[in-house]
Amino acid sequence: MSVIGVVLAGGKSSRMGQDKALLRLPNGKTLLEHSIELLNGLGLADVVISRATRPDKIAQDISCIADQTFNLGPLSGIAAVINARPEANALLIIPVDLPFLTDELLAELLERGQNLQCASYFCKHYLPCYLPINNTTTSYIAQQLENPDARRSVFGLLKNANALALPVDSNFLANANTPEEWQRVFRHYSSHSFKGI
Ligand SMILES: Nc1nc2c(ncn2[C@@H]2O[C@H](COP(=O)(O)OP(=O)(O)OP(=O)(O)O)[C@@H](O)[C@H]2O)c(=O)[nH]1
Repeated sequence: MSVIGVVLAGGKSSRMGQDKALLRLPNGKTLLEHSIELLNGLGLADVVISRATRPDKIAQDISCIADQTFNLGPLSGIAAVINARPEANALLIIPVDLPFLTDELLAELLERGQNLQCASYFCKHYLPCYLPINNTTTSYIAQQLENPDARRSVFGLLKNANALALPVDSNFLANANTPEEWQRVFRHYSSHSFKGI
């Protein structure tokens, strides 16, 4: 079975005022590097970045897959990855802005999805998630991207795929959308108050 890890990093970061993917944690790694490392540790068939441009200084040798439709949110990035990787059976998708996400949580998600069961930690953005690639998911995404009135939410995608909702301590999925939230995350990260660091 071919499962591909995806870091969603194609958003506008308008609330942050600068590219979230390139924010640097106290350990010196950018959020993007941190996310890639987590996925690389899982032994997946491949790991890709969902984003228009590859950051100059990224250390890892990794493919960047650009959205084919613009300003339509994460579903657009997911659609582009599915198109670019026709051999994939499923995607393990994480957003770039989860500094406290752990490899244990991702490994559990992967395990729960192994029978091609859609699964997610139902918390805030409904990501990370394990998304099987089948008619149910691809037709839902296509229909959402084509319909100008559609909400195009990750929640809608997961609900349509009858996703398993896995329990989680929401501290591990704390994210940062604004400079103030980033300061808070940075302070927590520095004080080593979470297992994920
Ligand atoms: N590929 C891709 N990823 C996206 C897109 N929009 C959001 N994302 C990613 O989805 C995750 C959640 O995005 P948000 O934080 O809600 O949106 P954002 O655009 O990054 O930030 P805001 O502009 O402040 O809303 C982040 O990892 C984003 O990088 C998109 O249009 N394409």
